[in-house]
Amino acid sequence: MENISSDIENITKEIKKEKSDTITYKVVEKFVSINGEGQKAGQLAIFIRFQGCNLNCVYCDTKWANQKEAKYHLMTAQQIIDYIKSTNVKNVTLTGGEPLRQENIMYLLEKLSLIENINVEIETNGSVSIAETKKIKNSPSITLDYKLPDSNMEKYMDLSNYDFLESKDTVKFVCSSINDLKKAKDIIEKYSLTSKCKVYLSSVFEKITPAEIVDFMKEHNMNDINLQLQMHKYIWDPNLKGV
Ligand SMILES: C[S@@+](CC[C@H](N)C(=O)[O-])C[C@H]1O[C@@H](n2cnc3c(N)ncnc32)[C@H](O)[C@@H]1O
Ligand SMILES: Nc1nc2[nH]cc(C(=O)O)c2c(=O)[nH]1
Ligand code: SF4
Ligand SMILES: [Mg+2]
Repeated sequence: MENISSDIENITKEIKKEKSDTITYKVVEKFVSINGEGQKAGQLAIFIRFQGCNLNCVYCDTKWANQKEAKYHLMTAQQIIDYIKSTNVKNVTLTGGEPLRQENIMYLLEKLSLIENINVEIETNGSVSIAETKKIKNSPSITLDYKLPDSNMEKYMDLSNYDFLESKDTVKFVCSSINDLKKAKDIIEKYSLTSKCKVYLSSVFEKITPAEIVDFMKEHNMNDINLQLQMHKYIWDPNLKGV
């Protein structure tokens, strides 16, 4: 009997391994840099960028990654984990494209949640539900965009996401104009975002100056909100990939 049960156990392990080997993710680039955005800005981070997006923001700086014909590597969760471990860097940013639209992404998130001493963050566009991610013990922190009017994608925002926000999460408003800033202010107030999570205002590179954002913040007494510049675009050529 003992032999039979250990045989069954081995077969089950084998089936599970085969299943995990067949789940792959479309990775268009992976690299280590300093995080130029978010709560870990300025710290070393590993970036895993997934192919494909369900939105098409006017200002998107990674349109190349969204194309169907973008060159990608198929990686299993284990290969992604091996890469992460090989770097000795503890911050991991999953981005894209839209990471939460990657097939079987929950499987990868669950695997990553089991690794000790890493911080996983997901950059997501605000149109996809984050509810499932919150069921994971040690869930990744979420940086959730609210796509403002000038992005042309505002109508796709899933506002039910705000019921799931925690203090480790961030809502980010990428602004192109004063009109965008006004809308950001309305949404921040309507959903009491500063009491739920971190709130960032960022500028679309070369569309609005950081000084204009600061002036708007001063004029409207916007406390508990961070101005966020994409640091990597000041350090390197703003069009450079892999930094
Ligand atoms: C390329 S997106 C990928 C993740 C996800 N699709 C999203 O939109 O959050 C990563 C972050 O870069 C921001 N971003 C994209 N293009 C930008 C630009 N031209 N200027 C400033 N931020 C930009 C997005 O708003 C998002 O916060
Ligand atoms: N250095 C650097 N930091 C980043 N933070 C978020 C990024 C993204 O594209 O999601 C990004 C990026 O592309 N590069
Ligand atoms: S949602 Fe993100 S990746 Fe998709 S088009 Fe907008 S900025 Fe680009
Ligand atoms: Mg980027």
